[in-house]
Amino acid sequence: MSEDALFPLELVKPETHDAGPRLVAPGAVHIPGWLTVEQQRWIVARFGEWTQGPVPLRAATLPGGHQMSVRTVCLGWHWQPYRYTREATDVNGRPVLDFPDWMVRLGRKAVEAAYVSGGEIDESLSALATDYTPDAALVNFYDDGAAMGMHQDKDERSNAPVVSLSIGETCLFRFGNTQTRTKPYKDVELRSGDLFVFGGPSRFAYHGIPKVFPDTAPDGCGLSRGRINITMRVTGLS
Ligand SMILES: O=C(O)CCC(=O)C(=O)O
Ligand SMILES: [Fe+2]
Repeated sequence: MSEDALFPLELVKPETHDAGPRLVAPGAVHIPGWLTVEQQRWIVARFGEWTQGPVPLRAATLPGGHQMSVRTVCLGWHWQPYRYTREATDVNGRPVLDFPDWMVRLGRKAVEAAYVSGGEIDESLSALATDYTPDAALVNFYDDGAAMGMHQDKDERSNAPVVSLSIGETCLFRFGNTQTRTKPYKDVELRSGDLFVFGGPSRFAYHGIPKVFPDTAPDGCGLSRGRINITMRVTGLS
């Protein structure tokens, strides 16, 4: 099936029409079941291609020497702690794959869904959807007890929203505040197909993944075990 057919101008998703957007914090919107199962499966197939691309999945090593349990492959720009580069200089030095056009369109739809058509209706946030153009994606893979500690996404030189998509096993997503990596925070379950957008006043909120629940990937999502998370960002780099 073609990209245009899978991600048409108007997303028609009768099976998820009742799963409404939820405001988690100002500027932070969770839309359960946003991707159809067919879209999830198609993205999982692309994930298989990305991981066979120039740069393999890798677990980043933090400056203190600690290796992350999550493995990541990047599109557009390569993220390494704590900067973006065009070449994966901490892996094999090769340039990362281009950021796909379909993902730009999907990212824009996501921000519209969160801030314009159904989520948080707020003029300053709605404006963020107009020409949202993500240029980097971190595609994270969680398996075997992988988790991600509380952190801010702050290596971008832009305060444009972050768009997060989840496929596969359900996880616990801890969404905190912009001041500390501790309480107050809200715990949200992100399931296969869910969209989470955080921007505006929540753009620099601490967040993390304390836990992924094994054996919870739904039939048909394309992944029998593990969890894929795509976070799209605007780097502000050129
Ligand atoms: O896996 C997730 O849902 C979050 C990933 C994340 O926070 C990141 O890649 O910066
Ligand atoms: Fe993050």
